[in-house]
Amino acid sequence: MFSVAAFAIDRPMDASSDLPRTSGNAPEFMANADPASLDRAQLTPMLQHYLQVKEQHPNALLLYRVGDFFECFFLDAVTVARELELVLTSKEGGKAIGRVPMTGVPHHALQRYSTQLVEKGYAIAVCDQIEDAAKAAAEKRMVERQVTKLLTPGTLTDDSMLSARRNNFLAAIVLGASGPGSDRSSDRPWGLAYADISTGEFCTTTGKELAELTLELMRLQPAETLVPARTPDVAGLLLRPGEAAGKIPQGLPEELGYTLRSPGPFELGEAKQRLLEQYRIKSLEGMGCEHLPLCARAAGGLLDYIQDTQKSFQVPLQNLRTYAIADFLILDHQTRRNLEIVQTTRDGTYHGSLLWALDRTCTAMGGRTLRRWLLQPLLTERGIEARQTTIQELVENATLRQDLRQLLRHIYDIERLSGRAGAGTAGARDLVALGESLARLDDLAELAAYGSSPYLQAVQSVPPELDRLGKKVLAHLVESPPISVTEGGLIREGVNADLDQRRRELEADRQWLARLETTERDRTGIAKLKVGYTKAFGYYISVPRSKAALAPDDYTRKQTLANEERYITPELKERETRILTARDDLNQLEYEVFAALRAEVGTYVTLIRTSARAVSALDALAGLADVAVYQGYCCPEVVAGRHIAIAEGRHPVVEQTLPSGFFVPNSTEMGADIEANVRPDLVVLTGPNASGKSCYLRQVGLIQLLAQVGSFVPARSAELGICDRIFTRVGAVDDLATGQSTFMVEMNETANILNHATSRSLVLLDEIGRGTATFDGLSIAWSVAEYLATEIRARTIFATHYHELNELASILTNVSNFQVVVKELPDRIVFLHQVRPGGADRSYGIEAGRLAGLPPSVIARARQVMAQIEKHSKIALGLRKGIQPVAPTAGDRETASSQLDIFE
Ligand SMILES: Nc1ncnc2c1ncn2[C@@H]1O[C@H](COP(=O)(O)OP(=O)(O)OP(=O)(O)O)[C@@H](O)[C@H]1O
Repeated sequence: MFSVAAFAIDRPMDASSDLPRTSGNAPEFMANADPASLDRAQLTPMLQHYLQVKEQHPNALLLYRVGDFFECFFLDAVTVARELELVLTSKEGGKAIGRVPMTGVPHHALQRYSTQLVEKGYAIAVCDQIEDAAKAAAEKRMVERQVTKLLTPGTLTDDSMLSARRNNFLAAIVLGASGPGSDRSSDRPWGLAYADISTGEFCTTTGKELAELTLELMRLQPAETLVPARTPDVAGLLLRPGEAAGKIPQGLPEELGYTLRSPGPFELGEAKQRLLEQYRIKSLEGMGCEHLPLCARAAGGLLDYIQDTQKSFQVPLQNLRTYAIADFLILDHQTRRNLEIVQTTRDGTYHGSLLWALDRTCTAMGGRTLRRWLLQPLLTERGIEARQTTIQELVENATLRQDLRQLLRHIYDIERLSGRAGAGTAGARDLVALGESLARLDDLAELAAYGSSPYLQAVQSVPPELDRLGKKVLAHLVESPPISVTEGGLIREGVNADLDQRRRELEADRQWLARLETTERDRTGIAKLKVGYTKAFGYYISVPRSKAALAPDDYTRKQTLANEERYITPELKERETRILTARDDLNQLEYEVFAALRAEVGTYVTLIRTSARAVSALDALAGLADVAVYQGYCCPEVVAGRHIAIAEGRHPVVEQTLPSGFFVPNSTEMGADIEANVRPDLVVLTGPNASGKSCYLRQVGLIQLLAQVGSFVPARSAELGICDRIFTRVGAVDDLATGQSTFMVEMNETANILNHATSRSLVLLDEIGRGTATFDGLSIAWSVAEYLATEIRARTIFATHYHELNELASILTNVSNFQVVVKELPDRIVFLHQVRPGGADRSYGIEAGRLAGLPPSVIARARQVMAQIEKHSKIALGLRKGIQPVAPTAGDRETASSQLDIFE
């Protein structure tokens, strides 16, 4: 019905300056696109009402029900047509106005189209007809309409609009004033609250630097972030991803979508009051934020928005949880991206990410949990061990693991289902799924009793209330109820005596009707007598015209057709009225019984979600155990020290993309105990292009990360000290969006690392200083490596093509050289992907150029130039002040002598 949009104009919704010009080829109705320029009194009554509703939701696209369509007018029509690629057409706006822009979607496709719009960052107000249009037409008035749904990216609860395996977060931010002595604009206290209203998760945290806030926001990737507006005129404005520049406080990530809110609800008094009322408590002490005003303000402001958008629906939120960013291993945005934790760097897909390689969960809840764990690894040995011992038990007990996983497959998303029950939006199918899942919890508990590890223990007992509730739901609702909850067919026999009685009466009337044809044929002797039904007349008795004389006296003629006469009888009409009203009453009663059951389920939402959390954690661990078994992972020993000892480690993703046995394992030994200096803190890793440097570097990062998630790791054995942060810097690309060059991106990222890394951090650097002149680059690379090895003593792997960096090992005892070795054959090099001690003495860059097909004369000349450079370069490098020279080892001396030196 709809085809490609007629217009492509920019963001016409809220700014008249964005209006398309009506000259040229634009149709005339575009002149009426902006309602502000029209005389409202001249518009048709329906369009006047449309604008009245629109005024209440100026920042949402208004979808307005007209018959079988949801229609949009004026500027919203232009936006919707463009975004959904629909035809932009027009509708009569009133005699003095002419036609106005219009577009629309069929009412049954509302869900699909509104999902698309919300995914693009828009808010949608759905204005539906709330009475029978025929009734309004009969009374010659406009049908009554009302906004029944307000959809914004962060407040979705409909299953079809949500991704099952990831949370949909709504965040709220409050910034405090910069400290008096602070001269850095980034030093600014902040409070962050976030909630997933579909699962009820509700958390808050606070910090002192905007960089930390960005870090947390990028971890959460909120679908919508609320910020108090600076001026009232912008309150309510919805800024889609990329539109925030200049409109939100400086320092916040502009790639997210924001909604500016009026500041009132974020004021401490109002915000705190709202929280206290929500949880019916007297102080926020128990939630951990009584003395964190920025947290309380953000959380209160967020709550206000939820109440505002959810209208009559009560969103059941879990207790607000206050946490500190430093409670978890910190991964900045670059690191999450470079380690490809939940999506690949190249094309942003799930396939090829760490999550892809590890996610063998059986439930959507388990999938969300694993995702959260990978993005927020632990810092405490206790937490890590609890997960490890559960995995260990499930690895050792294959039968238990398989049985558990088999059972978990039958457990639906009770975290979200119970939320919908609590909000009063769950359908009968939702409740049946919930009931079936609750009924399985007992079986799960029974199975888990075969184990003794912490996460198995957590599901070993099911609260008796939940068991009863599950059974009750299944006993009340039929096995496969219809989608609609108002058209009957939901409740089983024997649940409600009144319902059963009415059903029996209805059935008796139906049977009477079914027998009527036979009884009347017998009574009248008319063999061709029939009983029929039309919408206009209801039930009737049909007699062929030739037999009309035989019609008994109690027959009243209602209609004469060519070949038949149609009659009614008083009894038929009475039964008919009874059947029709009984059916409506029955449906209503069924709905009431259903709604009462749903409300009852809703009161158990907290308890259900507590069980859901235990189930999802177990699911995540059973999946990790499965990976451990099938991929041959080992249980790492996680210790308090600084060392990283990995024997025959593998890259968890790359190994799954290669045929079995093709991945070459490599070991790693790093992290001197500061006094003992046994293992290097910094490894300079050299090797030709494509030899496997990046892969090795990431492999170490991923193994460390997995160990802190509590997972087993792809290695023969591993002993790993707990890290506070993992940093990565990997060959940057130009950041065109912010206009930064490759080199500036690289320097910013490096500065961030040097300013935040500690001796407990793991730093993975893949090429530093490549985006500038060789001398500059090499100098910076040297200086950065030296600083990391001496000042910070972070465990660092520094992959580089600057072989000159191998010199460092001859000066500093906590630096070692490693190389990824290749085998040289006369006509090619063979990649062995083996990491061995010592530095590579040549880069094979010219060789790579030759293989790529550079003309022989270019290759020959390059060799000549190289020889000259080598001849004329000599070293004259002093040590950084305060660093003691250290005698090089024999191996280092040997490597150093073959190095190219360009320092004069
Ligand atoms: N240990 C390994 N076993 C098997 N294959 C490997 C191994 N390490 C790397 N590879 C393969 O080699 C390819 C190149 O590896 P990688 O990108 O790490 O090279 P590199 O040395 O970092 O190259 P460059 O210097 O050009 O960035 C990888 O895509 C992977 O398929």
